Amino acid sequence: MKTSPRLSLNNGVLINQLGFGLYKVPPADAAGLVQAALAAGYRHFDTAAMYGNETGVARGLSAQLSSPSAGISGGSGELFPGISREDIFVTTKLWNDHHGYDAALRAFDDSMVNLGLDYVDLYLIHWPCPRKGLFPETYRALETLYREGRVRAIGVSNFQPVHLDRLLQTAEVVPAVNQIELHPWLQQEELRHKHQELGILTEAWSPLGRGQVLADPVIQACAAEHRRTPAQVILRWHMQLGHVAIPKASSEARIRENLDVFGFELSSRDMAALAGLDRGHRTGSHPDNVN
Ligand SMILES: NC(=O)C1=CN([C@@H]2O[C@H](COP(=O)(O)OP(=O)(O)OC[C@H]3O[C@@H](n4cnc5c(N)ncnc54)[C@H](OP(=O)(O)O)[C@@H]3O)[C@@H](O)[C@H]2O)C=CC1
Ligand SMILES: O=C(O)C(=O)[C@@H](O)[C@H](O)C(=O)CO
Repeated sequence: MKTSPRLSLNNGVLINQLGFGLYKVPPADAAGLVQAALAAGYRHFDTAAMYGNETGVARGLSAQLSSPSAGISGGSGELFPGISREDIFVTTKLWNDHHGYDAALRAFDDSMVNLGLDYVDLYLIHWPCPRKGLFPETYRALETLYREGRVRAIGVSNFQPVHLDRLLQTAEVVPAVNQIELHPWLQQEELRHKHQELGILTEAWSPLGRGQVLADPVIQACAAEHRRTPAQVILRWHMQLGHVAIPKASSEARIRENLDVFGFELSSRDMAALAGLDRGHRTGSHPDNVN
């Protein structure tokens, strides 16, 4: 079975470099897709309170992990023997209307109930919501959860350099991750450099540009040359740049295809060609406009 290599976060916790994204997965479909992804070899799942599917994710995981010590309740037995809670990496995120210290702690409790977990592997502030001006305080709540051992790592999402600078004026724990929109059409060079300087791992959301980048002629040509699919070329590019990536897919075939990116390599000429595709194209919102 194919699995993803793991990268080390700045606190030593390991994260599977390629995970499965669950935005826009209807709650009723989440359990089945999580199980299909587990069967394909995924061990890292990215959800959020806003996605409304944490309980579906829990159902998918609990079908696998049934023992009480696994910290997931309600399971019916191991579908894939040998996978334990420790092998699985679950990320969830605090939504925008729960900024503030107390609200953040309550939001986390709600996510834990939904997920049926004893601990979450990574908890992120979903958006900085700069006009609210509360993210430093919200992050303090994440630091509390981290110190209490309820999360193995904490981080942020959609933070711009200016938000990271502000956060680090008061933060005691450097975020492990900044999850940002990142794909060949939006390469976020300044932010990636900043992450490197600060020891923050870059995690790519919409790593396929929500599917839009698959049609790019340079990607298509590269895929033909390697006898791979456009999705595999883009995901391989992320892997070679050291990003974590969390593609979403709705069929078993695509779920398998997206994980099958560890058996070929893009040349330095391929990497240079893909580096030339940046056009600052966002498929989602700009972080300054989300509040
Ligand atoms: N922190 C944040 O603010 C955000 C986080 N995210 C996270 O990132 C994850 C991924 O981002 P997402 O926006 O879903 O976009 P992706 O870049 O992962 O693209 C998903 C789209 O690509 C299609 N697709 C997937 N694999 C293939 C393939 N092999 N061949 C052809 N088409 C394919 C999917 O189709 P189909 O589903 O029909 O198979 C879907 O339409 C989310 O699920 C979420 O977990 C996303 C947005 C914002
Ligand atoms: O998927 C997420 O995690 C999001 O926050 C986004 O999709 C977000 O809602 C967005 O990009 C809207 O344009």
